[in-house]
Amino acid sequence: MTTFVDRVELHVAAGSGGHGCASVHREKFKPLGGPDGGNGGRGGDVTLVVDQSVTTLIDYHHHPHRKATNGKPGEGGNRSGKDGTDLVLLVPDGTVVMDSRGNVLADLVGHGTTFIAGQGGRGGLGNAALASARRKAPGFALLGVPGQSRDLVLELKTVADVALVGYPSAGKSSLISVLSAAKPKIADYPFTTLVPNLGVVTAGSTVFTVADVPGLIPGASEGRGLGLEFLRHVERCSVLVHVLDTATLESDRDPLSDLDIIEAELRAYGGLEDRPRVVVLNKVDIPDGQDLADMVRPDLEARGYRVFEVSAVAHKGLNELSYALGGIVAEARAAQPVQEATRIVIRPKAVDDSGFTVTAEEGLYRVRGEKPERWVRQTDFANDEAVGYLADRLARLGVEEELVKAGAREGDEVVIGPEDDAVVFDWEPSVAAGAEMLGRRGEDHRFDTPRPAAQRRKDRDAERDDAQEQFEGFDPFES
Ligand SMILES: Nc1nc2c(ncn2[C@@H]2O[C@H](COP(=O)(O)OP(=O)(O)OP(=O)(O)O)[C@@H](O)[C@H]2O)c(=O)[nH]1
Ligand SMILES: [Mg+2]
Repeated sequence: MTTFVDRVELHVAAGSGGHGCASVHREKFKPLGGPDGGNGGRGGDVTLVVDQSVTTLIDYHHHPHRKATNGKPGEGGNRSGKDGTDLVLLVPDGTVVMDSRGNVLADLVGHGTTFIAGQGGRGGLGNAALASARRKAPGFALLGVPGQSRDLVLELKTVADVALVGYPSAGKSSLISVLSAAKPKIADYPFTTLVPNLGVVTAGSTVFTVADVPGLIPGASEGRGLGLEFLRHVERCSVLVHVLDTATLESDRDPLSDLDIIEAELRAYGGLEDRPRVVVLNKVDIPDGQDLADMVRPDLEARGYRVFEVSAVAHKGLNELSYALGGIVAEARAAQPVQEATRIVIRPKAVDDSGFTVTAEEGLYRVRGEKPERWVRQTDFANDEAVGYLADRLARLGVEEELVKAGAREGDEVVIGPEDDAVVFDWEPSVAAGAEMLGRRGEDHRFDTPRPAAQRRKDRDAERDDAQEQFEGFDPFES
């Protein structure tokens, strides 16, 4: 069976950052070389990019798992690891990106519009970059951060000016094929069209697109036939064209009741009330069809519709129809603000990464925040020095202070991260409360003269650590 592919689940995994390298420079007769471990490379992003030559999401239906490559680890001799390669996934114009709960993340309209679906992880700093006056030869490096993984749903809403709606076999695809250069599949059985066809029509100076969507039947809005699967496609159109079959062989159908049923389905779907409508009576090349068209025309006009009698097969009435549609489209465009949507890059909302929170929960203290959580992921817990560095960073950010304020005591359980992905510590405060007030042994503060050199060294260290954090926080995508 053919699957109607305008909605696919897509699982993206951005590349992870490469680990930083901890290495010490070695040279003959120079036993005490400095740290020379390079930084890990950045993981590749997964991006969705609108490309006009792509018309369906079918590729993603067949291959729903997409992964960008990881950054390479840093190496000795100050060699940085190579960045992972970004994975670019081409999607059709009008693709809507949602999370797995159905929340819309982005609406991709216009050739070149880009959405960062998964952000690659940062590479870890090598021990060369971590060296400071205080840590002359760090025996550790930072780990690369895992790439972002996300489950997405992509949905295609055809971006067309005109939508043809109607019963199966009314001749919608036939009409597109004669109005434009499109060559859709046409056959005399219902539901020939399973994915919308798109045609480009030129009427004088107006160029517009026409989409035909799979045939509608009673109950479509509740999911009968292809149901909602296709109604999505007409949401953006500025004109709806009812294609009515004047020559159907089904005895219980006629153009007026067909129209009522389709209108009822559109109403049940909702959101299309304000769209102008036009009626096309098709198949008037058949004598009975022409008679029926003559009969129903006054009724339709009395309801306020502009009515066009056409034959897709005999190419009758097509010029009038395309010029009339072109006129309505031009009017609708003039009434709308210009859509400037090309080459926009949509990023996931920037998180406020400066803050953190400490909350006392039952039997534990939980720390949440972009930085503390990332720092934990960057830490090699098998390495005491790395753990010490983490403790320093947390203290500098003020996490320890907040823990003290929240009532934490040495030995209490401290949890960093969300419930399902956290690291648990028995807390050992690195700075005993008040310790910084004490002078060196044997000194009395009351006789203190400031020790400028020591202070300068301390300031320089703090500056250097800030610079490292900034370097590490460097986001190549930020402008
Ligand atoms: N005689 C005649 N036959 C037509 C005309 N237009 C379409 N047909 C025939 O009607 C049948 C259905 O045409 P399609 O264009 O596939 O109809 P559709 O509305 O796209 O149908 P679905 O895709 O199933 O919803 C085909 O056998 C066409 O040849 C017409 O103007 N005159
Ligand atoms: Mg069709």
